[in-house]
Amino acid sequence: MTLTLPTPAQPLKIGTRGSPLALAQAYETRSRLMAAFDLPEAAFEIVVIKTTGDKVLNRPLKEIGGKGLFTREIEQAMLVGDIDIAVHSMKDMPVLQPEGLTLDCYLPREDVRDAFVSFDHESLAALPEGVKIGTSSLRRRAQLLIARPDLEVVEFRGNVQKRMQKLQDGVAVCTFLAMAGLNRLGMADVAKSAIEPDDMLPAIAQGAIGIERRLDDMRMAEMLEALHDRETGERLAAERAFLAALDGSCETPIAGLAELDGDTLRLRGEVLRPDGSERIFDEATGAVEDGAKMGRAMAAKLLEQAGEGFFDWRV
Ligand SMILES: NCc1[nH]cc(CCC(=O)O)c1CC(=O)O
Repeated sequence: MTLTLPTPAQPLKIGTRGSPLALAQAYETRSRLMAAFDLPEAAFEIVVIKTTGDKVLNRPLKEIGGKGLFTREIEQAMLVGDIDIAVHSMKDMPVLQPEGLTLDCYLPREDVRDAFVSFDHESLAALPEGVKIGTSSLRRRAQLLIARPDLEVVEFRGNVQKRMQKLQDGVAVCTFLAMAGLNRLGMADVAKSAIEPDDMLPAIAQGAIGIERRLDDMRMAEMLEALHDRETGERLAAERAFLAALDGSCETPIAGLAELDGDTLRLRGEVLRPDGSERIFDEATGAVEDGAKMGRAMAAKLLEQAGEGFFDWRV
């Protein structure tokens, strides 16, 4: 079969949210496709789609709830053929795709660490007692409170500029962002330091971009195959199997990270209570091809250790 490549007259339509980070990720995808198939920029069209998560700005995300808050409208557009592919932060992706869609293409993963962002302090370890920290992430909140029960957490949403303004206004003394996002926005300099996974285990799939397509779109399957990063795929297979087996959603503080050393995969995972009163952690190593199995096994072990009641706060 010969591949019919997109042209300026029949461009490949890339669906994305309109945030600066989402656009940066869509541009990166476009650049990689241009390079892989020797195509001009005009052979692509970036289609910006507003999602529920973008529209509801005045409430904490965990209250709006529901899976696919940042993806539903984009997936709908793909199913009806308005776009050909969708570019996503894998961190925000539910583990299951809607019928008719598939996600099997990952770009090379960025820095997985969280960034410590502050005007006044150099690092998490250097934070004085009892200060206010800003985050809307249940995971970061729980992890911080486990290590530092003295800290006070205030709700922090919005883009990087808005968060920096809040820090300037003294709403909190520091906040946390994914290094990956800052790097992709060319804003790594707002990070005072990067937090090692030992101190703050990242969210599942943090730093990874995935490209979704229609399952029966063989042209896109072939084009995306050229972009897929195998190592990222192997790491996410383990992390997402762990998440799936925990039935995780954005209401559940779950963290996990798979790393590769040759053909050996090291998986770390944890579940926490949002108030930071309990943390259950596990670590395993195994063959890379067993990643998904390791993820499921670790989830089962953590669920057993957690016991009844641990997840009761789930809404
Ligand atoms: N939940 C929002 C979100 N989704 C992906 C990223 C960052 C980029 C990434 O992890 O790939 C962010 C912002 C943040 O956590 O700072």
